[in-house]
Amino acid sequence: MDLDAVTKHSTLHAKPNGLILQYGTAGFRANAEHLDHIMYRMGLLAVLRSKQTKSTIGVMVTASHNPEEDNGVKLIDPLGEMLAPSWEEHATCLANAEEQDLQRVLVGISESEAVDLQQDAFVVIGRDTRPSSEKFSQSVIDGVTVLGSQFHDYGLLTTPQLHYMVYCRNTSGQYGKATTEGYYQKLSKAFVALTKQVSCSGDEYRSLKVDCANGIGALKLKEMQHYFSQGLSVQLYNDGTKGKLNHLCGADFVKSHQKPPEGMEMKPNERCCSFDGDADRIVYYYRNEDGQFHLIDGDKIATLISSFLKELLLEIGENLNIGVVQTAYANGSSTRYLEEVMKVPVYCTKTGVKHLHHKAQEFDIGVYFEANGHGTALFSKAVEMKIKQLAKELEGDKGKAAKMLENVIDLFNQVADRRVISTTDAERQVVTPPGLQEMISDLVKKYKLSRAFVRPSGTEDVIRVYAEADSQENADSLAHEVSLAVFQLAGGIGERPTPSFC
Ligand SMILES: CC(=O)N[C@H]1[C@@H](OP(=O)(O)O)O[C@H](CO)[C@@H](O)[C@@H]1O
Ligand SMILES: [Mg+2]
Repeated sequence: MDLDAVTKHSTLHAKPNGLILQYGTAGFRANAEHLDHIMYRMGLLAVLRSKQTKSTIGVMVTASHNPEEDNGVKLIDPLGEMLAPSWEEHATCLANAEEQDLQRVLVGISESEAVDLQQDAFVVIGRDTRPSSEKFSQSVIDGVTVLGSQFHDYGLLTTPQLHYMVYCRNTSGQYGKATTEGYYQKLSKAFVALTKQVSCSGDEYRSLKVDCANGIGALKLKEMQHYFSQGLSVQLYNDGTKGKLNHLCGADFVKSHQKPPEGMEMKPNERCCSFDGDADRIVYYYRNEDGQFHLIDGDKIATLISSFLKELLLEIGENLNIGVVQTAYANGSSTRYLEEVMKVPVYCTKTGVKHLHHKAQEFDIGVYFEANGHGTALFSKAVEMKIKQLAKELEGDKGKAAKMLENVIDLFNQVADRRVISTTDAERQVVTPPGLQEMISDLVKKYKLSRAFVRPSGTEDVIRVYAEADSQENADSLAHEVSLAVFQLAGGIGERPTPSFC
């Protein structure tokens, strides 16, 4: 490690004095003005992680659903998963080291993780469409090259695409070809085959309106659409030619406002969906004949996928264990439906894909979704092999079901990707400040079928308040009361929360 070179280049990416940032729910996120040093340092860290794992590591420059002025960065581990928790801590230490401590912290990480500094390293980089992203990916590259590592800059990419590239490279292409073309081919082939297998009457021409949040999803879907045009025709909205990223559109907007994005006209029963800024979330929606808006969020997607998988497994007569993983944000009715009607075990983890993914890996088939539309289905290697075998051997309806499952496996991209308030029980109970949980529990008792919890966001400087109750009005009112309790006990600043705030 040429530590003098590290320090010399670091002066070009100087850390604002005293700035403390944390590797949160999905990497670092902040206003882009404060992030250049983080990018450089994450380039350095990616090299150490690559040397330690003797694998390719990914670095994605994005702030997902956050406003256009923000940016962020997350590291992708060898099998396409989120960065291991112990390395998240290293990331935070490295990000917060003052210039004079940088060398010491880098050496400390290498020593504590027994990194072989002679080992070759390889880092792949992707970025979203934010104005600051291109310059930031150059800062990442600066960190990568100063430690003598090789790299490949994929340029503009969605987050799931970069996860895929990392996984492909570390399995010598067994998972697929590590190019955007390889990604489009693999997923589209499985999708088109599956649509043929499940075709039902009146469905011969499927179409979908896609709100791309004015982000990277638009560019990549434009490239991809002709690969699957036999199975689906898509119309793109909010494709970035006019509007601002994530502004009045995108999955987060649609989910939290329960209404369509700006710029998309919806006729009754038209199928619509929204991505977020880095296209790793999707929510579906439609209007019924009476014009009522219906959202198919992550909770419903998880229910549909697990029912579909259960049906197929029943058909082929395989008794595999399926589990569904949710977070505290899952609507209580969806949990009840899965457990009581579908008889599928449901587990609750902390917010953030990394937690859900980890839990889902414990099952033969693990389906996980955050209510906001992040998620996938994971098949254990043994199950994947078995299904591939059955698809060859079985005939008739059983054979058809096994072939469908085989395509489902290929279709899911199975790679993973405020502090006064602390929580426990998968974030459903507040521990500090004292007294807050009691207040929330008392408020919840006032409403029927109600739940409420609060937690510090890991991507924005806010406390998130969640509430559900038997009617919209009651849920709003409970949310307001809980936010007042938070404001009072957690030292809220600025204006007191008003009902419209919820
Ligand atoms: C309630 C909510 O939607 N939280 C989101 C949000 O995290 P916060 O820690 O709540 O800011 O961004 C994460 C990354 O996109 C996503 O995984 C998570 O589900
Ligand atoms: Mg995202």
